[in-house]
Amino acid sequence: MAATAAVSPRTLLSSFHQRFIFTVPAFLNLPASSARCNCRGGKVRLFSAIRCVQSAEEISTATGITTSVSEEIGRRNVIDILEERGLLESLTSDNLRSVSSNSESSPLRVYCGFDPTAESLHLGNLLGILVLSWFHRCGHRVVALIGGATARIGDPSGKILERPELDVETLERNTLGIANTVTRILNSSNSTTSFVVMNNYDWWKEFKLLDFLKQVGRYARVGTMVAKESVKKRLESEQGMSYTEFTYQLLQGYDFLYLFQNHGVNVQIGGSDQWGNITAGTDLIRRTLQPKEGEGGFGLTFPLLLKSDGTKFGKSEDGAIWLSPAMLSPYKFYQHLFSVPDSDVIKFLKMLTFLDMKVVDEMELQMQSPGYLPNTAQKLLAEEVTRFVHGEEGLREAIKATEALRPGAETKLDWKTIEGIAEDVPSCSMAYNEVVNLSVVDLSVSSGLLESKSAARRLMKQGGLYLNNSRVDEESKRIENEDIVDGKLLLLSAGKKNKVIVRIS
Ligand SMILES: Nc1ncnc2c1ncn2[C@@H]1O[C@H](COP(=O)(O)OP(=O)(O)OP(=O)(O)O)[C@@H](O)[C@H]1O
Ligand SMILES: N[C@@H](Cc1ccc(O)cc1)C(=O)O
Repeated sequence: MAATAAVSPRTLLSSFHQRFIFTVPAFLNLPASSARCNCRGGKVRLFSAIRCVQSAEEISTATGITTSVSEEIGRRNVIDILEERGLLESLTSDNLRSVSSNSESSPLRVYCGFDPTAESLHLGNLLGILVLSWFHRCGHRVVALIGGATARIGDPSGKILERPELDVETLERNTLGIANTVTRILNSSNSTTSFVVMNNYDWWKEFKLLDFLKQVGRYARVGTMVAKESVKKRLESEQGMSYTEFTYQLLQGYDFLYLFQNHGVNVQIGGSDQWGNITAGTDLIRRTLQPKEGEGGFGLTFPLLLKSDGTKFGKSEDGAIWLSPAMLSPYKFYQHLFSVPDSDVIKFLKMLTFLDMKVVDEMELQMQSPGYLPNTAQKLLAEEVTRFVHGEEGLREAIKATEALRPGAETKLDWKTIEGIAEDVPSCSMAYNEVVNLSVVDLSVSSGLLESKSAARRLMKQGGLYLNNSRVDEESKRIENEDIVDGKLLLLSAGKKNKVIVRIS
């Protein structure tokens, strides 16, 4: 991801094409063993059916709960699984249950679209990746579609105001960022994972207005378009709606038609706010191709992931929970999940992890029993989701930082770990000569950690003042050269939560 900063967006786009636009005929026709794509420089198998295997050892280490591995998942109906885990809101037709039951002989082809309106996806968007992954684990084939074209229009769904127009450079950078994120996550969930990432700009860039009006516009009913929730709400607002955003549903609708006709994609999934756009696609397929009953396109929506205050996880003012490690470190990502309230944690274990439901049910029981160690369920949630999003290495990094940054921890701090929390912790800069030989009491005040020397002395007596996570007991303690972590910084903590980083300039 860091590489994105150094190259121009033009280079990015061409590298995007090289890395992510796979040979799609392989998706359609070739057997899994011969269909290959080049991904992250390595050869990735396309569409081999995989089984959901969750290491029982991992689960029992984390929870103390002994579990059996969920071997039957590959044979189960994906719709039943999604329903049981709270990941099913609506289906365009109940026939999807029967057509999804035979993944071995007739796997479904399922897509979910993501508009590149930011450089990374966030925790709310993860639901789309998770649902795709469930289809995949049950033997179906999946496509992640990046909306390089649709992001130029702006999806009005759930938005009170018109979306700001994005410049081409930003769009291209975002497209690459999101493709990277989706690829990394779907790759890391299982080494044999195979999937396709496409960009709808590829078919929209050549589409002429007259052809669009003939092939799409002619089949769209204005009455139906105006009745969509995303349009109705906006027409009632003072600002109204531009013609551009009004046409968004037809673009997403045509994407489904295009993928259906050209790549056999027969299911589109999305959050519940996508219902209007998804049905625009199933309607268009029905009107233009008039398929037989059960052979058209299907739509499936999942509920929005909500915080305990009822607002959705998104790009909100108090900061999104980004999936890209360049925008949010695995440590902070882990901490967000660790902080989920007890009232939500079981729901999130069902929705955001692949843990066997028996494990989740057992955890729910344990939470109500007197011997339950607080936050055990949160720890399991944070570990599972961080592993899925950031891989084993990201999880290791997150656990290491969590442990190291706990006051009183034995783990030796290094500057990288401290830098990992730098964004969330106030910091100040001081010259080496100013710091060395200064008393910890004085430093607590000059760094802004505490208001007065008397407060620092009081806290020290109560055992709450820490230098680099080691408790400071002696009032006479002065900063020595050896206290400066890797010659770069110091971490001062007042209790568990208040910290300050002192950078040596
Ligand atoms: N909290 C959420 N839970 C489930 N799905 C979500 C959530 N937030 C977004 N999505 C889904 O992610 C896709 C992208 O949505 P959208 O572009 O509106 O992103 P967003 O980041 O939520 O926007 P914003 O935060 O600006 O409102 C849609 O399919 C939407 O349903
Ligand atoms: N409309 C979806 C993205 C999307 C774009 C194109 C599609 O074909 C499907 C979905 C969103 O808001 O994120």
